[in-house]
Amino acid sequence: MTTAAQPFASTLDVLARILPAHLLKPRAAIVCGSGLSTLASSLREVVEVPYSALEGFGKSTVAGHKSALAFGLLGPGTGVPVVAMLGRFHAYEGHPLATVTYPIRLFARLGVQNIIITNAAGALNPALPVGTIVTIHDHIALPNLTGPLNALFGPLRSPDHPRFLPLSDAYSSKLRRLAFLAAHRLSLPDSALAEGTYAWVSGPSYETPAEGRFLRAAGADVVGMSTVPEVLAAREEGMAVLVLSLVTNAVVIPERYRSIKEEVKAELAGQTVEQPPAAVVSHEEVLAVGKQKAEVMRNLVAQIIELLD
Ligand SMILES: O=P(O)(O)O[C@@H]1C[C@H](O)[C@@H](CO)O1
Ligand code: HPA
Repeated sequence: MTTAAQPFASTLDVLARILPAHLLKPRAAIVCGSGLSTLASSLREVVEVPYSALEGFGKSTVAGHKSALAFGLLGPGTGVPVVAMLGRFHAYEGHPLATVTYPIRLFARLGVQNIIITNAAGALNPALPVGTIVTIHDHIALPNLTGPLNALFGPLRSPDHPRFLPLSDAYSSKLRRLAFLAAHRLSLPDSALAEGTYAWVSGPSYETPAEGRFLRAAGADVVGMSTVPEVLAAREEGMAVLVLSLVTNAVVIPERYRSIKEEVKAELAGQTVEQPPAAVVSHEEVLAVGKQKAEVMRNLVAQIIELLD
């Protein structure tokens, strides 16, 4: 559950002592999803701050996530100061939601107004092949609808924070426009960047085929285990949010279950039955696609930040 007392003053103090003044006021923040921590490799004058030096931060325990913030400059000329979270916290790792969202709330206190949150996700929509980047325009968060996994549970944070946060405009249309303009500037093919709805599941188990079918029927295009708590915190703090999901695998939703009953009957009748092996998703596959697509994601994020006014 989210608690009101968090050590922002102490964390800000540490950062103020470590960072040069021109990096201390980032214009944008980037959250790197699974396998996407190289998104920050185009930063210049980088200062990496390990999470272990920052009170309020946890430790990323998932492969493909580093435990550090990277502050630096992005883009031509003097560059735009940005901060990147090289690894995120997931609720399924055992982190309280207050820890999952702490860095986001810290970014707001550093003056960040625009946040680009990336993630790896499974495609529920068959029109989204592996490798597609999806600009998220809405979400379905089953854990939010029923209770204590809503990142905004807890006492009102301050009189300036909304008690009842509207989410009809959670995903900034201005930033989504910039994403498509950036893709155009980079001459990406039309199919490289799509639009869709993200379903948040708590994880860490992947979906069963029936759960995949359920989420698809509910209107989701991709499914993942992160991002939504960060979006809620960012919106509560008044930031504009862009979410880019990289499709790393297809969630297999068979039209029809393979019938073991029919198979046994056929075998007993002396027929041989050949069944294709079932596709099984793995985190290694997720990381491999992240690695393959890291450069295009990095260029896209950099171009979007360049387009910010
Ligand atoms: O942190 P993200 O959402 O990018 O990571 C995804 C969701 C799970 O943490 C993991 C599953 O492979 O990848
Ligand atoms: N399901 C949930 N989370 C994911 C997936 C998936 O198929 N792929 C990457 N993150």
